[in-house]
Amino acid sequence: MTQAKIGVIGGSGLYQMEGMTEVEEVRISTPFGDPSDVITLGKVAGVPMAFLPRHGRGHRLNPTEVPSRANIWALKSLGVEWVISVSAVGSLREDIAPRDLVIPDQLFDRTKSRVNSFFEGGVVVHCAFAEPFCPTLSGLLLESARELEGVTVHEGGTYVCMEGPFFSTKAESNIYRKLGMDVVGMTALPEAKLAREAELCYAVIACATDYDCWYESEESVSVDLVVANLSANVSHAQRILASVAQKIGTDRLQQACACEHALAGAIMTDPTRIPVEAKETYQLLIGRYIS
Ligand SMILES: CSC[C@H]1O[C@H](OP(=O)(O)O)[C@H](O)[C@@H]1O
Ligand SMILES: Nc1ncnc2[nH]cnc12
Repeated sequence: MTQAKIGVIGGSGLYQMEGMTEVEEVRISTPFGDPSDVITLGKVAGVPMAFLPRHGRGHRLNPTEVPSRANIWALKSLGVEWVISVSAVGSLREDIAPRDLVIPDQLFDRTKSRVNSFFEGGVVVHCAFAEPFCPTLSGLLLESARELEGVTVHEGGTYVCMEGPFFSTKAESNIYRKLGMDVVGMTALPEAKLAREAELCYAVIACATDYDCWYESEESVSVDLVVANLSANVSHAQRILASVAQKIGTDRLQQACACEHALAGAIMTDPTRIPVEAKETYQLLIGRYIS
């Protein structure tokens, strides 16, 4: 099957990659069920890329329903090494205005109903997650975003991931602000954790669409407001993707990040005690550590 080293998970408003050529759609099944939709393989700026709309085409899956394990597994099985998430977020800071871009460097987990590891059934893995996003990929996103004229880009920031699908109460929004969070969204987790377990480089282009509901003099978040601000952001995100595709090196071993070796030393279970079925299931992720 065709392989791509770069995978893009499109969030709200991004359901297809404009300008992708040599397009081929692939339907993939995984040990964790089906991904959100078919994966589109093709080339962006001449570079092979795999594209998956997180909520499915037509936005059919709410944040809790997004099959993140299947999505990350499917991308890994296609040979993807770099995953770029494009995500709509609410701003928790006055200086992050709607339509600004943020490349977050931290995550805070406020989800409640999500499975956040691939590993179960006799395999126990504890990955480091102090730095939840790949610094190399985040750096490339930042560099490419800064090349866009007329776009304000913020370097770093904490993305608080809430469960949804409801938006926050004012009390929650204000508490997030007091705790020093910068943007709020519903989807970076467990995606970032699963990408780490799959030893993929993962980073987010967060597109601010609203001031959530804390800013008394501004309109509170609503689907209409998000959609109105997203269309401008989505075209910026697509230009960043084309630019980053050309910058990504062919050899991950030359990168400074440790994403490619995230499972080294993280598998607690004695390999001789891992059930045969689990060894088979997890071959794609841990085959090289347990054989
Ligand atoms: C349509 S607003 C709420 C929705 O948008 C964001 O999704 P994504 O991260 O996939 O762009 C947010 O996390 C919510 O799922
Ligand atoms: N205010 C908000 N809260 C959660 N997710 C969002 N996505 C876009 N805006 C959001």
